[in-house]
Amino acid sequence: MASFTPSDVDLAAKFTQFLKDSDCQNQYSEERLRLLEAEQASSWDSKARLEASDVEREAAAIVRTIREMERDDPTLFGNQAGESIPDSETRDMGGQFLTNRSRIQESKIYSIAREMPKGGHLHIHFNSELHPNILLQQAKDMDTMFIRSIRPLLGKDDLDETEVVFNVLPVGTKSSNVFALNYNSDHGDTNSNPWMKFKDFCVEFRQKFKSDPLDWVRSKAALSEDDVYRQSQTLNGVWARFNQGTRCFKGLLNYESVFRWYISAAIDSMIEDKIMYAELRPMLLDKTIPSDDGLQQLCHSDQMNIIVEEVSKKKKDLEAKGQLELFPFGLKIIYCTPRSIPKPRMTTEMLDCIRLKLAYPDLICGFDLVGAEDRPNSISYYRDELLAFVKTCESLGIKIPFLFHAGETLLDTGGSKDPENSNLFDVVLLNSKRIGHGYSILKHPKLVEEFKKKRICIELCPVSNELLNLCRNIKQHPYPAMLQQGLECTVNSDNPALFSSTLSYEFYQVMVGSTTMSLHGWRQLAEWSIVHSCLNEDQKEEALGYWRQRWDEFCVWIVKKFGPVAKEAEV
Ligand SMILES: O=c1[nH]cnc2c1ncn2[C@@H]1O[C@H](CO)[C@@H](O)[C@H]1O
Repeated sequence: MASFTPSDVDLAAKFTQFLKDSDCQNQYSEERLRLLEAEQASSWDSKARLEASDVEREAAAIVRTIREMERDDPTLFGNQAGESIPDSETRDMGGQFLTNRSRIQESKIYSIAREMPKGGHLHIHFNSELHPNILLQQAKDMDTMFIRSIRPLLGKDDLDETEVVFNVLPVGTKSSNVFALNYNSDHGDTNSNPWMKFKDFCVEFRQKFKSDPLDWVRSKAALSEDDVYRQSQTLNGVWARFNQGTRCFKGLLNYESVFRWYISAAIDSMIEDKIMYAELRPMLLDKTIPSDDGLQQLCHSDQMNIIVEEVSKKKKDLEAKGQLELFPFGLKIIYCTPRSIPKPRMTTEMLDCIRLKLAYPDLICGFDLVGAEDRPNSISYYRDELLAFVKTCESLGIKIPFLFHAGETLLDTGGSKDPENSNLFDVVLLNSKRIGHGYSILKHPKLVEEFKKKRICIELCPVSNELLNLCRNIKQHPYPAMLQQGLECTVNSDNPALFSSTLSYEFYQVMVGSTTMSLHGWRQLAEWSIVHSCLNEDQKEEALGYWRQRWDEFCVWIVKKFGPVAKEAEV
């Protein structure tokens, strides 16, 4: 209880007097400024901010102005705060990626993201760099390309429900009929032949369903808006759908001529996306790919030889055009195997990886376990094998760093019911050089400290995390907090063909997903993609040199091209 009750007039007068207390107000403002400055000084991008040239600062201001202009622009997104319910054309900037994708293509920030020199691409699954279009165009005319469905395709429902895979088989292989009532898809049944020649399939599909078979296969490969965001979707459901997509892709590209062509086309597509180097992750549990006639099988060494040959051809082409700086270091390969296999199989996988490293020391650069993390096994399940792998490598004088997928989960229990099985503990103990995703790392403040001490880099895959239902949109993704905690990160597209994404889209997403992201942040992320790569120290220096030159040109380009637009927006 107050000791006395002032009159209304006295109360108002007192309040008015304190409203003019400039000492108190100034002190508050100073303290606020101190807090702001303290946060900015310790900010993850402060180095890039401090080192920024004048033109870089100007470019950063322009990018910020344009981003905020596009947030409100009714022709792009236009979601303004207010009581009236927006019309059906209104979108949120930084809302659902697949829903916004066509708007993003119209955006200036996206056109800037496309021009951005991105450094290295450190997390991309081998089969999903390129869109299925070209793969299907090639497959449809082959006499040796076969398709298998997990059920007969009798009606529309079957088209929706089935899964299809592809394989290259010798010309004489008997072709089955996927559209027949008695079609038996059972691979294991010796009386059944589940494969139908894809050429025949296309003809019959067109007749029966009066639509384009290639469009239908495309829809089976890439994830759709409905697959990702529909109300009844579940985490396991979207993963199962995603795994169907990866299996569908596999046979379309894993045969000799396309595998060879793919390396060169993948590099072209990376150069187009302003990427100067990449570490690709093939699934090497599969030991062979067929030759085009389906009569021979190419082993890992044959496949690695193709990669080495195609990379060196590409380098020669670039050199002849005086453009070697666009992709000077070629590719490296991260050996991937699933986390679902039994221990003896894991031992075989590790021995295969070591043998490949010994044969291709400059090509093989790491070892990774892949597959949904909410399913067995956790990394610690393979403790003995992983420790033996480290010791064996040491004894041979070779280095195969771990580049594990980890923390790509909301449950964070390593596929069990027990949080103590989180893979994030093991990646620290096993000295993982980088980890893929790391989405759940902020649940472990002690591990964050360890990551910082050991400089374990996190390969962010923002679109992947949204499409595999860890978050609903980029604004919900924890990357701004991860960066602000001092975790060093890179930006990656994981499975661009399945996610209808590219690295440019990913950089667009991180720019619009947080108001604290800026051109300076982009710069830091790109630099880390070189610093944390598996290139050697000399190559890193060289790469940073090329990259800085291109970055400076990029900043000048932004100012020249978008400066006038940003000025207009300000008045
Ligand atoms: O984001 C991911 N997390 C874990 N595993 C993945 C991810 N993306 C792809 N794969 C796995 O890598 C193999 C080759 O593409 C596939 O088995 C796929 O499931």
